[in-house]
Amino acid sequence: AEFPSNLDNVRRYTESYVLALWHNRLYIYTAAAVVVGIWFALNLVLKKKKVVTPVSPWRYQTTETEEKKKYPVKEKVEHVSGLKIFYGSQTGTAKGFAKELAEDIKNLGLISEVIDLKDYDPDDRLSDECTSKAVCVFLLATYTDGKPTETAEWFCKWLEEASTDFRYGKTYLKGLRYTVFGLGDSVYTDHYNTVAKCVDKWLWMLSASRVLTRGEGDNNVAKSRHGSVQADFQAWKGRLLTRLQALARGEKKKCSGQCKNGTCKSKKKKKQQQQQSGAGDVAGDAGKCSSEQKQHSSEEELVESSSDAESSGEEEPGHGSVIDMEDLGNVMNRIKKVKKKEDGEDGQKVKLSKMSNGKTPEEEERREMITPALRDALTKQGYKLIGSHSGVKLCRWTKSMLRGRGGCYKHTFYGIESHRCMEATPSLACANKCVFCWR
Ligand SMILES: Cc1cc2nc3c(=O)[nH]c(=O)nc-3n(C[C@H](O)[C@H](O)[C@H](O)COP(=O)(O)O)c2cc1C
Repeated sequence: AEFPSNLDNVRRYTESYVLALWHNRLYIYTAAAVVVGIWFALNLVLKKKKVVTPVSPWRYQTTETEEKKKYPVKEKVEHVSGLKIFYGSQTGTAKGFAKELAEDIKNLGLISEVIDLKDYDPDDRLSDECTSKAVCVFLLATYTDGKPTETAEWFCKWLEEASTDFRYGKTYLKGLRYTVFGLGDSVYTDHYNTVAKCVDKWLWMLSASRVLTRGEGDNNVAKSRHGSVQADFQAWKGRLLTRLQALARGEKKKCSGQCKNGTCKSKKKKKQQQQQSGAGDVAGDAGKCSSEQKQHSSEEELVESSSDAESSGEEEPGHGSVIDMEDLGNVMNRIKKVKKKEDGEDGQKVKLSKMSNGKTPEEEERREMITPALRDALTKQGYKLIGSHSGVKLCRWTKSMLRGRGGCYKHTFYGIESHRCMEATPSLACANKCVFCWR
């Protein structure tokens, strides 16, 4: 008999092993199912107990976010990051106040920046303050004839222009939070603290939000509310610091509910604010800034809130004597229709005078395109009126370029030089109300 070879032995063992596995397959399946079941069960238990098992980076992250969802931790929202203290000073008082305020702000744990207005270009930077969490404080002295200090001259000029220039829009500074303190002397009765009042007004006109009513320091010891300009500043500063702390906590001013859009105008509040500001007759003086400001009532002046409600409102149609240029066509069509109708009915030409305050048709033909109100508004904005149909004005970019402050995008992108571009109202009847006129 032949002995089985080694190879046969191996084959035989393997076959019996596989056969054994096959016969016991049921047990193997059951064991596998039990292992998987235990693994799932363990996983479930661990999840329930919120045990974070960093099996993989992904798994770890998921568990963490789930935790956050279940137990939300309030994220700290920053309401006020600090203060930007702008000053316009000649003999140093406002500058001293600015430094003092910065020191107090530091003690509150907030940061501050003291900025001399001569080093600040509002054209480039002021709109950035709308999105920053900083509150802007303006400490401004008034000088002869209600003029600003030399250092604040450009800032004031720019702000005044911007507040009346339609190209900036009424909401140009929406989001900017500010307050103003004026340094003046009530001996100068006609121009007492004019600069502070004007800056306050111009900022307000551009939709910036007052966080605190304007303070006014009076060098006239006999009349000063607190005895001196320093004491006036101290009192106002105290209110500012309290207000800032409230703002930093995210507190908003309570609304009496007697207003639209949360802009309180209740008489009681107004009185309170008037006392707070120590401003005296603020509204009356504000009229000295520009003629347009005379249109604003004292109510607006004293409101310690955003001017959104007032500024966002479009002028009501039919308000005053101004006809919107876009509607001019409709008006003419209506006149023509009436004319036709009356011609047909009576068989004779009916004078248009019925519709045009007793003017003859010839006079009506020559009717001026610019109403007196529009003429006033355009002149105030610096337009030179040509005849009764057009207005021209030197572009502010041209001025900016001459001052070496950079030119406009038409030059940058298209190479159009300022002398070739006359931003104008070629025809005041133009129906296209482009912000930038290309014609
Ligand atoms: C020549 C001169 C003219 C002034 N004219 C006015 C004025 O028209 N209206 C006003 O309210 N204060 C006027 N003042 C007062 C200053 O505004 C006040 O002294 C202020 O505190 C100066 O601030 P400053 O030291 O930061 O420059 C005038 C002061 C001087 C010296």
